[in-house]
Amino acid sequence: MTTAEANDTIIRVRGLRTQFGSHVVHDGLDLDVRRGEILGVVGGSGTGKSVLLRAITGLDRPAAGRIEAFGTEVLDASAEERARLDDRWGVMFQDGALFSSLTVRENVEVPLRRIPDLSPELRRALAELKISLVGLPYRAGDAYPSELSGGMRKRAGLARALALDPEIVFLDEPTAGLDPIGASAFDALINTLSESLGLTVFLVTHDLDTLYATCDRVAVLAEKRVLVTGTLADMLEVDHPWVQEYFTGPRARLARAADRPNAETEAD
Ligand SMILES: Nc1ncnc2c1ncn2[C@@H]1O[C@H](COP(=O)(O)OP(=O)(O)OP(=O)(O)O)[C@@H](O)[C@H]1O
Repeated sequence: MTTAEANDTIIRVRGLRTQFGSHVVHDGLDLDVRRGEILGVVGGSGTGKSVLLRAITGLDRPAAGRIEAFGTEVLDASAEERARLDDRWGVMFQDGALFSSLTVRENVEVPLRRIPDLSPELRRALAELKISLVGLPYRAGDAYPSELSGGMRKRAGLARALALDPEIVFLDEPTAGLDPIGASAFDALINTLSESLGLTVFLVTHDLDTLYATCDRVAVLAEKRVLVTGTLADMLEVDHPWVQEYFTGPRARLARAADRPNAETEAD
């Protein structure tokens, strides 16, 4: 990534406040997402990672703050601007959030229906292309979500998120519930899509292996805001109890060693 690209902020969140009744989840939260990066969003349970994803994509309305995406103020966007934004991002929820009464191909066709004058044949062909892009077998298009494994459902959710060739995808816990082999295959898929399509990825995860395998930067949510952003190496220097425990604990050491097999011996 060149410096110019690295500075190309496509999403800018400032002073975000979200709350449910008297429960304040975010207060004064700032975050930048840069074009082409894979940004890992981490934080303890309940720190508001999913709520942040939903606020940025306009699914939840925050109490205060500004969210700018591709130069558009998300919170003030007209219906037309919102529709244009929806074409530029895709969202994959934890369980894939597929329509259970539709086949995988029909699920992927749902966002494609927004394209005017697209013939049913072309819509079907485009959906099949996305299904193969995420590494699902051709026949998976005819299957209903309940007939698929958890990993396949996640891939189907990703295919639907990619239907309109978005510039950014928001992934909520994409490897949660997958076995280690399925999870690392999903990590590889994220990397491939990022490299081959230049896709920006906003990745909510608890999975340290995924962070080390995929992320350019991480943003840590704590104390109702983004406490710190930086590379994984930067996180080792952060003097905060949760960050220290998370990034230097035994699981993090294993994930780091798996990502750079010689790192532990180099350090010795
Ligand atoms: N619709 C809602 N109504 C009321 N409270 C909510 C709602 N959605 C989220 N919350 C609360 O907001 C807080 C943040 O939730 P969120 O799901 O974003 O956390 P998270 O960081 O993604 O957690 P986890 O890592 O466990 O998935 C939690 O305390 C949750 O109970």
